[in-house]
Amino acid sequence: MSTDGVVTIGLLGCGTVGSQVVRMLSEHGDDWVARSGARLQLTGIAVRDASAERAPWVPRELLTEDAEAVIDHADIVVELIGGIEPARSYMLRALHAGGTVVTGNKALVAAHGPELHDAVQAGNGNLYYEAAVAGAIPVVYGLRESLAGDKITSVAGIVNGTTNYILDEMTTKGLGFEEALAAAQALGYAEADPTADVDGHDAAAKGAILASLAFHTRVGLDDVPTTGIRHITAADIAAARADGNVLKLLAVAQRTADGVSVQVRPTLVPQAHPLAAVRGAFNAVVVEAEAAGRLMFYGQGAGGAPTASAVLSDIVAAAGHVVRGSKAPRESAYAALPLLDPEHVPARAQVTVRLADEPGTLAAVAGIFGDQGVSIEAVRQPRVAGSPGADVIITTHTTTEAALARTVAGLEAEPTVDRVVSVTAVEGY
Ligand SMILES: NC(=O)C1=CN([C@@H]2O[C@H](COP(=O)(O)OP(=O)(O)OC[C@H]3O[C@@H](n4cnc5c(N)ncnc54)[C@H](O)[C@@H]3O)[C@@H](O)[C@H]2O)C=CC1
Ligand SMILES: N[C@@H](CC=O)C(=O)O
Ligand code: NA
Repeated sequence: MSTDGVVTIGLLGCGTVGSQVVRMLSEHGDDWVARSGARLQLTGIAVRDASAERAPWVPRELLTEDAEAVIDHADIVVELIGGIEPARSYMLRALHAGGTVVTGNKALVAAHGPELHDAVQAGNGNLYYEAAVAGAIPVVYGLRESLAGDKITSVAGIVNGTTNYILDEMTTKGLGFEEALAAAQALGYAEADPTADVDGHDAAAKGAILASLAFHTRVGLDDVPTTGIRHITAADIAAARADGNVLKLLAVAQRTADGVSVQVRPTLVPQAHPLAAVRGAFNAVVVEAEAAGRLMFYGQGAGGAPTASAVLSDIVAAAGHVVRGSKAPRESAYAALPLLDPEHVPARAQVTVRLADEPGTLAAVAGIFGDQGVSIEAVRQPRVAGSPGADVIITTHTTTEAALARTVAGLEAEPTVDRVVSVTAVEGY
């Protein structure tokens, strides 16, 4: 910080979120002074192409293609490029020099968290990433600080706006997958490469970050079994509705006596559950803590302005630390809990099997569940007009991932089972 109370800010990337950060920084300047104790001055904006057209409020004289110069002249580096490289090298450069980094880059934090946190330690710098999880929703702060005095047992959420928007458009308007994805991209929700959204990797990165914060344990991207929504059809959506459910892409992190687990997958949520009411690109995260009980965080998880709100909250906090010479909270990974193996990961599912419509077939199927110790909660056999066989929908009680996998293998090997049509997770295990 300079002697005249100015904290300098260098921005890397000026796209959907970065341009909104520039706008917000240029407005409400007196509020930022009052809240952080410093005048926040944007001193450089590193972009890939300085001659490209920009929003009218972006000061052209600050644009440069020299990111390292921006990093080396800023008290606070705001990384909004996305992806792994060069964002990783830029952040490490700032952190090793003892600087402060604010980022919205969940892919990088989830895949290289230990390296970044170690660089914070080594350089005695600061790292903030509120925008990396659930956009505007203050869930990083909530877990890291507000709930630091409690023991969190689970975190379950809709943490990807694009996929929630797509599933919602498919559910309420009957749109096809591609049509709904194009609309999500036009609204600025999707990542530059929407594969990360629709295949669940974006939600997996956020799930890993949430689990790391909630359980004080390093959980990485590779620790999160992930299934996206690309394969979801109008028929799946209709079947969920017929059963009184809504299909949502959930990230679920759990802590049991044996360890922790995180998964991302399309999940059937009862229509009365609060997560079922999360529409459009909104996100919601439900946290269960021993003393606090159930908490729900809800809000806009994507889009330029909502995400810039989270970035500004980190910038104001970071500037306050620069002014006072204090530090951001450090990584808390002391618990180092083991990852659960599939024999211990709690699971509940709805399994649809196509059977020959003959006496005894259902009993054989029920026996396969029983052999694996999987208890059945409900069985339904909807009429399938014109089909020679019967679709039987079996909902289990809570079991384990491994027992469920063995049950499905048993069903596939059973001669009276034509095929296993689908296996879908059910909320509430
Ligand atoms: N868009 C959203 O709703 C949200 C985005 N985020 C995260 O925020 C970050 C930024 O996202 P968006 O603004 O949506 O992306 P974007 O693609 O709109 O903007 C990124 C910008 O960085 C620029 N860029 C790329 N390589 C660069 C380089 N080497 N040097 C300088 N600039 C470079 C690109 O030209 C582009 O203008 C990502 O990490 C994303 O995951 C987080 C939450 C929500
Ligand atoms: N692409 C993401 C945006 C922010 O993380 C999403 O759709 O949620
Ligand atoms: Na957030």
